[in-house]
Amino acid sequence: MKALKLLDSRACAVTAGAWPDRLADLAVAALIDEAMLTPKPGLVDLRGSGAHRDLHWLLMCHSAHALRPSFAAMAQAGGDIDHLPTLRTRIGAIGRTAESAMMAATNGVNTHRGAIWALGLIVTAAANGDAAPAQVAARAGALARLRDPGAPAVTGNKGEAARMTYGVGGARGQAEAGFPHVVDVALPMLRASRGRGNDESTARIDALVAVIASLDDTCLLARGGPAALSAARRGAQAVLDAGGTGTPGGRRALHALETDMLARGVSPGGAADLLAAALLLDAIEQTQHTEWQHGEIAV
Ligand SMILES: CC(C)(COP(=O)(O)OP(=O)(O)OC[C@H]1O[C@@H](n2cnc3c(N)ncnc32)[C@H](O[C@H]2O[C@H](COP(=O)(O)OP(=O)(O)OP(=O)(O)O)[C@@H](O)[C@H]2O)[C@@H]1O)[C@@H](O)C(=O)NCCC(=O)NCCS
Ligand SMILES: Nc1ncnc2[nH]cnc12
Repeated sequence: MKALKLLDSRACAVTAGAWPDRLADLAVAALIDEAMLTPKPGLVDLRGSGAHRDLHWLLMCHSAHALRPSFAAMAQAGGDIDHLPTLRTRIGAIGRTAESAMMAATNGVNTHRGAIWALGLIVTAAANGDAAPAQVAARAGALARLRDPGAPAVTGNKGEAARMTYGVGGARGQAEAGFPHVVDVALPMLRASRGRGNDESTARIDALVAVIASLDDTCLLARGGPAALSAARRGAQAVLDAGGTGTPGGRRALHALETDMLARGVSPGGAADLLAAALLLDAIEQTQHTEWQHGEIAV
């Protein structure tokens, strides 16, 4: 197993296999934090199911926990396998196992298919010790661009149909581009909002809203077509224009966005996944920084 790059020339406590497990814990925590973040427009949160009929926050948390072994296996593979095409094949197989584990845990409800994809690529990419979000996301993008020989040619998923009908990149395009909505939109907004003195929940909701404002979210497209996608983007932009959800005007605009999403029966599930991805990258960076300072990082 490789040592973390951070530790190359320094002596630290070393516990074999600990970093993949830590990455899996951080991925599960990011999914749970996203599910419980409240209020979110049209999405599952602590108040209820949003625009969904088959989802609730406890199911989302249960699903997140069921994914832990798969995230750990992907991170382990990311640390063990240097050859990227081999690694891509390996994590594709683990990703499909993760989808089966999700379906088994939720009795067939799609809680986290997009999140398995995004967070799976990120834990794999972070396993070699990179902590800077842009570097991890770039490596995840390089992996996503590789062909997965085990992938079915056609999945029949709603996202795939929306991508073909509307010519958008969706979850696949976002990953192949190195997660621009995570690195260039969500993370800067998370930090800017914290910097304005907002509490952590407000900063996270601001980051979510910033993603909704410009993402081609196939979850919105599949349920409500281009009209729903435009409405969500417009509504989210109004929140940002009002100064974000830390302001009275921003909270009013968020309420209006939520009312519109519920009336249309649509939800920005792709943006929620990317918020979780941003929380994960943020946590990876903070964990390495903190644990390095305390000499606790393991390889
Ligand atoms: C590459 C895959 C992600 C497949 O993607 P594809 O686009 O072909 O199809 P879907 O699986 O349908 O869509 C992907 C989900 O990704 C989220 N998403 C949407 N837009 C974006 C975007 N622009 N950027 C990032 N992510 C995006 C979204 O997921 C969330 O919504 C889901 C809930 O939606 P809902 O409508 O309620 O549920 P459905 O079951 O679809 O409908 P109902 O029956 O309930 O009405 C929820 O999952 C959220 O996560 C999209 O839905 C990938 O699956 C793949 O190829 N996997 C293979 C394994 C692999 O290679 N893994 C690699 C290692 S990880
Ligand atoms: N909070 C949430 N609500 C609905 N769909 C989601 N997909 C990922 N997170 C979600």
